[in-house]
Amino acid sequence: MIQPAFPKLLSSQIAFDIARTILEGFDKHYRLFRQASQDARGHFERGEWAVAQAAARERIGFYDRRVEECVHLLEDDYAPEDLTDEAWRESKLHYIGLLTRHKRPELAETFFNSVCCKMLHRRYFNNEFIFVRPVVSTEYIETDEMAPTYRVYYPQADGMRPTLTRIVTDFQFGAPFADLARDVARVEERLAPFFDEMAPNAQFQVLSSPFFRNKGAYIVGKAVNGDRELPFVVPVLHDSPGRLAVDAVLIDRQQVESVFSYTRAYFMVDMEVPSACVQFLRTLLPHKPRSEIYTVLGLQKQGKTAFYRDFLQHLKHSSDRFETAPGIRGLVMLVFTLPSFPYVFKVIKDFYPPPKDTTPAQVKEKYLLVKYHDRVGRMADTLEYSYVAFPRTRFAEALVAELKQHAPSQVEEEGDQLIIRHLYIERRMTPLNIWLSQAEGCGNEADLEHGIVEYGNAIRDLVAANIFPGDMLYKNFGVTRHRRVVFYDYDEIEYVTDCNFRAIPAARNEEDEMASEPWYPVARHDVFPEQFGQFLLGNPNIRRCFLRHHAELLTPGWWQQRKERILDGIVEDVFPYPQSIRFRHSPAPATVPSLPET
Ligand SMILES: Nc1ncnc2c1ncn2[C@@H]1O[C@H](COP(=O)(O)OP(=O)(O)OP(=O)(O)O)[C@@H](O)[C@H]1O
Repeated sequence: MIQPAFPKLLSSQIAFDIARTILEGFDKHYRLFRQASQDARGHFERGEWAVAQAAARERIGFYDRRVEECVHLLEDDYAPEDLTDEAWRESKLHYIGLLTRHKRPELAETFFNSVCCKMLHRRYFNNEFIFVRPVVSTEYIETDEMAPTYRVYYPQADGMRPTLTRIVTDFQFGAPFADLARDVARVEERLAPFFDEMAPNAQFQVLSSPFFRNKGAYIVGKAVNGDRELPFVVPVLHDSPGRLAVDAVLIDRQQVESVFSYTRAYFMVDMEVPSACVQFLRTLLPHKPRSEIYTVLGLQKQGKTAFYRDFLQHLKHSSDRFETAPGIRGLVMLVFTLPSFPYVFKVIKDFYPPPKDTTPAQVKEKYLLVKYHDRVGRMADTLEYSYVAFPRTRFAEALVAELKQHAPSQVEEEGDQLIIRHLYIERRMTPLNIWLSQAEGCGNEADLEHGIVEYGNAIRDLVAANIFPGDMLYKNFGVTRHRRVVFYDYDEIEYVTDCNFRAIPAARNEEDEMASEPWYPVARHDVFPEQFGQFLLGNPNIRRCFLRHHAELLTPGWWQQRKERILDGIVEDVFPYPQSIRFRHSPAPATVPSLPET
């Protein structure tokens, strides 16, 4: 059925020009985005870690800047009366026409939405103007360039070792391997059991671009043998300055998934056809929503769009109600969840009781800091939304009352909708305080110890990334489904390099010793690690565990030393996989016949 508003004739030159301007804006965006992703190769090859970090951070801001630019262009070129509903409707149809042979139509549609929503007040824009659902298909889009999205290799025809060697050498890294023959033999040893009997279709499928992040380049692909598939990730690192080495082979499903986690920085990947890359990755990560795959590739706006579409569909196909998230209520954030959906929704409250000394603008700044920072597997990524309309009937009354009491400026009711002006969405985890008390309640010492070991490791990783969590109470950390401990309360974080880690001065007399408040002056960024135990180690079981694994975190010397390393420009290693699987921790295979020069 043709909708009444559907224009029968496309007659407006303005509509066509708007569509073309928006598409040019998007194409410019993707050109710059891709250039930044391509530059990551050189940073990796030359070991320019600080430059690589800065470039990854800068790329995150590209999208918003291009949208702003495009909006200004349109506002400069057209009077508001030119931009009629009819013009927007026609623009969308012209845009669809312009996208028919485009390599990245889904991203371009999202860009159109961003520009359109920025130009029209939310009360006036209409779902007919934007791409509520994807319109142009991303199925079977092929690359035009030399490199296909993924390459295929046949070990049966070419031999296992030459095939594995070629997989690595095809990446043409501009730095030599310290000992490629040794590395290939190690990879072969890990993958050989999968090919115990080779089926006629035995093959490797490997994405053509390496995935760059921090100090690593990751080779991503899968082995296929008969009807079995084995996803793998092969990290390549600098073994010694200027020399590369394969560091491990990840084939365990959980380990592979963890590399693509929402708690890590986005990858830099050179993609001509991102949807083809996403499609491929989905076969490796069947439990990961498409939205998270787009996001981890640095296409976070597409991730946000895909997430919102999934969310709306989930709402349609569920009937449970939003309720306050389990755990200790936050002083700054009001957190709610939908039990059937694995995310939490966080709204900044309007007022905070002491000792909180912050403002909504400062809280937003801290969340933004985390978005742009390397999250090193220890901070959850958040999606930020404005004006989200929820069906009012799906809210528990107690939650509506709580929202109105603590965040009245954020809530609007419009007909049967409850609109929240600003919120963050992030993955739901089990708050660590709940995890620890459950473990203790059932006498599960292994879980208790796991929680505490992971907690200390999370703090160590955050500190290595120059993040001081501020409030280190267990309630501010969550346990993921892979049992990793992750930090999620950002309103008090500071850079480690801004903090002053101090020892508690010796008391001058008895009165000092008895004083309930510190008798010595404390400046804003002073931190006293010796005091952490008072807040964290009241429980004797936890105390025992903590002291066994992480006692040094209670000493100012440890913190000062970490801070000095950062100030010296040392970029610490971040491994998104266990140390135990690194090749350097396992002996080289017994015999390593030398390989022909490649
Ligand atoms: N990602 C999450 N998964 C599960 N529960 C969460 C998540 N984020 C927050 N919560 C729950 O909401 C509570 C408050 O969240 P959060 O710590 O972010 O708020 P806050 O106001 O910043 O806290 P504080 O008062 O410590 O500053 C947490 O203690 C936890 O119970």
